[in-house]
Order: sequence, then C-alpha cells, then structure tokens
Amino acid sequence: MKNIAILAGDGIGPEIMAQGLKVLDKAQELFQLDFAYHPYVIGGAAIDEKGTPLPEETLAGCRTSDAILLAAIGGPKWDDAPERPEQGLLALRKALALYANIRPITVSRHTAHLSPLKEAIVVGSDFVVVRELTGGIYFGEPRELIDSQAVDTCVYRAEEIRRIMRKAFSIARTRRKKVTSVDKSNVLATSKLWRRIAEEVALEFPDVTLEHQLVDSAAMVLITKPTVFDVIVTENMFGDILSDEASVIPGSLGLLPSASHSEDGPSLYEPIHGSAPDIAGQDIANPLSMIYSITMMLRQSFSLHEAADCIEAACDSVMAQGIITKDLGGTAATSQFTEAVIQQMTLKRGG
Ligand SMILES: NC(=O)c1ccc[n+]([C@@H]2O[C@H](COP(=O)([O-])OP(=O)(O)OC[C@H]3O[C@@H](n4cnc5c(N)ncnc54)[C@H](O)[C@@H]3O)[C@@H](O)[C@H]2O)c1
Ligand SMILES: CC(C)[C@H](C(=O)O)[C@@H](O)C(=O)O
Ligand SMILES: [Mg+2]
Repeated sequence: MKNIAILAGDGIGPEIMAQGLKVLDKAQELFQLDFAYHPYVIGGAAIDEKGTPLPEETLAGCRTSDAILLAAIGGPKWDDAPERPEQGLLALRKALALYANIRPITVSRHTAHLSPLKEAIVVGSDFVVVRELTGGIYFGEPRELIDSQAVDTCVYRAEEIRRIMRKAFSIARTRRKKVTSVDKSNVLATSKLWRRIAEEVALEFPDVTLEHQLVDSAAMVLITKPTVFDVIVTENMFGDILSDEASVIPGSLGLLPSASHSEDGPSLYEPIHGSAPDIAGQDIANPLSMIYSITMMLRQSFSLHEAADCIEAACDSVMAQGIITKDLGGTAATSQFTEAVIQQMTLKRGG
C-alpha cells in the first residue's frame, strides 16, 4: 500500500481535491491500485484550526508519505493574519527540500482553439518550466519590513544552481534536447552566477543545446513564439511569474499542474494556481489542474503510466465532446466535468 498525504487547503482547494480524488478512486478500481489517503490541514484552514499554517502533524505526515497532493492555499480572509497561509506552503517546500518544480505546458491540435492567443501561434507548444523552488529572493536573508523601508535579499549558492541545472538538462535529454536558461544577467549578480553555472553544466550534457534568454524578452517570446521552447530553467521568482504567464498559451491557469522533487524524499504534486477566492464555492473551477497533478504523481512517483494514460485520454475525450468549464468558455460545472471524465475512464478500460 502507498500512502498519499492529502492537503486540500483553502478556497477552491477542497473542491478540486475532492474531484481529483474521485478520479483517482476510479483509477484505483480500474487498475487495482492500493493508495491510502491521509488528509492534513495546511494554509488558512490550518491557521483557523491549529493557529499555524504548517502544523507539526501535517509536516510529519508529509515526511512519512510516499507522495503529497496539495490543491491550493491562501485567500483574503488571512490577509492580516500574523502568519499567512503562503508561509505554510513555502515552509513545506523548504522542509522537504523540494528544490525542483516541474511545470509542463502543452497545446495539442485538439485544444489550440481554447487559447485566447491565435491558434497558429500556440498549436504544438510543448515545453516544461523547471523552476528552482527553495532558494532566491523567496528565502534570502536579511528580510525586513519597517515603516520607512523594506528589504528582501536574493541569494543563490553555486550548488543550488548546479543541481537545478542538472535536473533541467536531464529532462531535456528525454525530450527535444534544448535548454533555455532564463536570467537577468545584465543586471543581477545572482543571474551572472546562474549563467556561469549553466555553461559549466552544459559541458556535462554535450548532446543538449543551451541558450540564454533575459527574463524580460523571455516573457515576450513566451506568448509570441511559444513553440521555440523545450525546457526553460529559471530561478524561483522568474519561474513563478513566467509559468502563470504561460497559462495563457493553453488558455487557463486551471489547466496547469506541477511536480516538486527533492533528491530523495516524497514529491509534492500541486496545481500552479492559487485558491481562486473569486470563484470558490460555486462548483465552477476547472479540476484539470488537480487531475493532471494526480497523473504526474502516478507517472513520476509510481511509474503507473497505464493508469495515467487512461485518465488523460478520458480528459481529452471529454473536452473533445465540448464539455468544458467556464474558464475555457464552457458551461460544465466542476462536478459534471469530473463525472464525464470518470465515465470515459470506464469506457476506455472496457468497463
Ligand atoms: N500553490 C498555491 O496554493 C498558490 C498559488 C498561487 C496563489 N496562491 C494564493 O491564492 C490566493 C489567490 O491568489 P490569486 O487570485 O492571485 O491567484 P489564483 O491563481 O488563485 O487565481 C488567478 C485567477 O485564475 C483563476 N483560476 C485559478 N485556478 C482556477 C481553476 N482551477 N479554474 C478556473 N479558474 C481558475 C481565478 O479564478 C482567478 O481569476 C492568494 O492568497 C495567493 O497567495 C496559492
Ligand atoms: C502561493 C505562493 C507562495 C506560490 C509561489 O509563489 O511559489 C504560488 O504562487 C506558486 O506558484 O506555487
Ligand atoms: Mg505562482
């Protein structure tokens, strides 16, 4: 039996987690899987229940799990709380050393019409943002906020850059063998080091091409020529911003999953979006970001490719039938969409 820590969180988090687990339940039945779910509070829900965004039981449960599923945390309710929900997520990533955040973006022939960008620009987009997740300005010290000034510090050690670079090059080796390293080396010292280490690591991967791109122009190329990218590797904050921007290519933040890996412990799988307070409680959120996070888990933590293929093919079929949620211009409720996916899974498995 494999143990999955379930962190539903806040806002639309519990809604999309519930739908994702229905899909996983169906996969368990169809493929005789043996996953046990262990729910824990995190974020705002944990502040309300335990007074802290990452309670000890939650961290301990995650540490001893085989994989972690997280939906989303945060919301305006906790804007003035002494500890914010976001700190719980950052503390979890840091405590488990989840330094490599993988955010895939794809647009097929069948889904290109869902993009607000021109079909001809987005069709065939297929790239991965490899975001450094435990360093940079998110974690650097000193950090200070007083009335007259505020300080954040961006720090990167060479070894932190080297390990995320190696991860990006290894992924590129399994794909189209191109890495685009995104930095701001015309201004930032951390980016100058980033670029130097990228060049050093490239020597270990002679079959992979390395290109450098400044983050400002990368933000432009991302939505004018997204098909040029294969693997984008970048630091923590640039990766956060560029991956939300990249959601415009397939058409919605509600489509994008992610995986976060450490060197040896359990991996964490979560949508890239937040708790979407503007649509919470209405049964209109797109559950695909959560469902695809689950298929990433099945593949990357458990090598269950057949079950993941079945779920993804079912999602494709449902969307091809025109059943889509509001964010993509459709009318399907979150729960209706999921029911349609579950039906398709049964059909595909010959049930
Ligand atoms: N990993 C996380 O849990 C995470 C990530 C990002 C933001 N946050 C937090 O979430 C809260 C809200 O942040 P925000 O509003 O800036 O960003 P957000 O990602 O929650 O929402 C941005 C926009 O995308 C839409 N959206 C997001 N997910 C969707 C889905 N599955 N289906 C349909 N539409 C979807 C929202 O309705 C909203 O209009 C903040 O507290 C923020 O810190 C958490
Ligand atoms: C909620 C926030 C701390 C988080 C981040 O900035 O990493 C989110 O935006 C994300 O992309 O996962
Ligand atoms: Mg983000």
